[in-house]
Amino acid sequence: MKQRIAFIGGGNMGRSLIGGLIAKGTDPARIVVADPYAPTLQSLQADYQVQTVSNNADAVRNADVVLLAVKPQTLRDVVTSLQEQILGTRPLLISIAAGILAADIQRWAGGVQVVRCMPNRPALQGCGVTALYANEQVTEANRSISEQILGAVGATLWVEREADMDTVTAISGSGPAYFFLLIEMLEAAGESMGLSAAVARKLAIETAYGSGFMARESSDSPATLRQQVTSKGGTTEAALKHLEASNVRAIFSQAVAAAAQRSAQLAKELGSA
Ligand SMILES: NC(=O)C1=CN([C@@H]2O[C@H](COP(=O)(O)OP(=O)(O)OC[C@H]3O[C@@H](n4cnc5c(N)ncnc54)[C@H](O)[C@@H]3O)[C@@H](O)[C@H]2O)C=CC1
Ligand SMILES: O=C(O)[C@@H]1CCC=N1
Repeated sequence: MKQRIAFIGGGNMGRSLIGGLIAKGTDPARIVVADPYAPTLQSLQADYQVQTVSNNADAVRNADVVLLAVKPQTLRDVVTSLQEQILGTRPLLISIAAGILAADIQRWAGGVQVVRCMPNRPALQGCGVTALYANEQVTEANRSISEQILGAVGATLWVEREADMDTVTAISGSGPAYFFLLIEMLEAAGESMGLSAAVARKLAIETAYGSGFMARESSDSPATLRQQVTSKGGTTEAALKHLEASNVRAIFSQAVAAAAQRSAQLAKELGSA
């Protein structure tokens, strides 16, 4: 990758993308990170040898791409305060903020091109997934650069309607937390039934990993794979009957809808939507 990338915000997600990019061979000299929190910068520098600065404008100065990785609530102030710098060099802006519309960011920045995307934390291990959205003003070249950057840390896909980003956020952006919760719950169940914490955790994690890997590699649907584990009159059936009777599908569907609604609400609270 030839572009010089400035990360504005080096928190959980900034770190995941930086770590993933460097693991996939991006030259650390091409990455600069700005964050007001000195320990964050120190640990990013120590772990990845990237350049770090405490001032956002300094990071943007020589960047081809500015990757906005601050909280949605901070984004407006951050972008507005960088407007002069951005209009000077006109970098491509890529936002990973939940909820915030591309047009709002574009307006706050003074009109440069903005690609909005939703990656997820497994980007750190190179196995994330990112949905990207760009309006008609974004050039093919900038679409391609965005896809290259996010594609270095996992799968990518484009959505045509920006409203779909709320659903994407609820599924794959927040999704790792749902799977971590499931791991936690399996671990707790194993422990409550007498396994050591270490054994219960190992069983839960390896099972999640194996199931995800298998679902990804197999040509069978997840439903078919589930049925293959479920012997008639057997143990899995006993567990799944209990889950279905507890309305787990409806509960999950409502939970994902709540996340999508929150994404849409963020756009209203913090932007012009
Ligand atoms: N955590 C996740 O799994 C995902 C988060 N996102 C999005 O990524 C963005 C960042 O989220 P996280 O990394 O989880 O948050 P975080 O709180 O871990 O990181 C935000 C970073 O921004 C820094 N910061 C605060 N004010 C700043 C300023 N004025 N200038 C520069 N940096 C500043 C903070 O010191 C912090 O290091 C959010 O907009 C979120 O919606 C998107 C996908 C997944
Ligand atoms: O919880 C959040 O708002 C962010 C966006 C997706 C994952 N984390």
